[in-house]
Amino acid sequence: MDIRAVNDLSFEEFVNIFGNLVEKCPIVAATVWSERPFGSFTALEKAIHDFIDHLPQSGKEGLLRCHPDLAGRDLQRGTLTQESRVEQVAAGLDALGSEEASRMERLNDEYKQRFGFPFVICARMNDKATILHQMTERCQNEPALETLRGIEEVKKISSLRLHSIILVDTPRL
Ligand SMILES: NC(=O)N[C@H]1NC(=O)NC1=O
Repeated sequence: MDIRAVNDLSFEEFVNIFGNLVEKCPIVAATVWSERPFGSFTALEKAIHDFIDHLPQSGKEGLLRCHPDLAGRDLQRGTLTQESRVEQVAAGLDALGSEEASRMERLNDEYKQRFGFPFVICARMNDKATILHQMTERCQNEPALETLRGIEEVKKISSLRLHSIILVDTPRL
């Protein structure tokens, strides 16, 4: 797929293809579509990041709350989105030992209790050891800083998802 093909997409097609760049937040793609034509994929990526950065605090927290727990119930029940499942499996979160699993569950709960939104990290840029380490460290942060940390991770996740879509020769186009 090239950027010209992207610029030719209807609203429905665009949201269909890019609607989960930010987990369960198709509003991001729905908003960014209006900014066509994009000069490059970098410009599309920037439009997505700018939309996220300009959200008010409540919107940033809302985005974070749309993310599933890492190694949580959705992974166990098979109810993750396809994107999230691939990312969590890539980080080895489907193969935790029982001690690791209970540690992650405890840290997920502790984090949510402290900040009011789930711990978010770009799983494809980490593995289970670095995720557990980051969870422990970031639990110590101030809430305002932690919203920003989480949002930086959301942007990394969206960029990797965008690059995966670009690399795949989408048969719909
Ligand atoms: N909670 C959380 O970080 N979730 C995610 N991270 C990631 O890379 N994919 C996700 O669904």
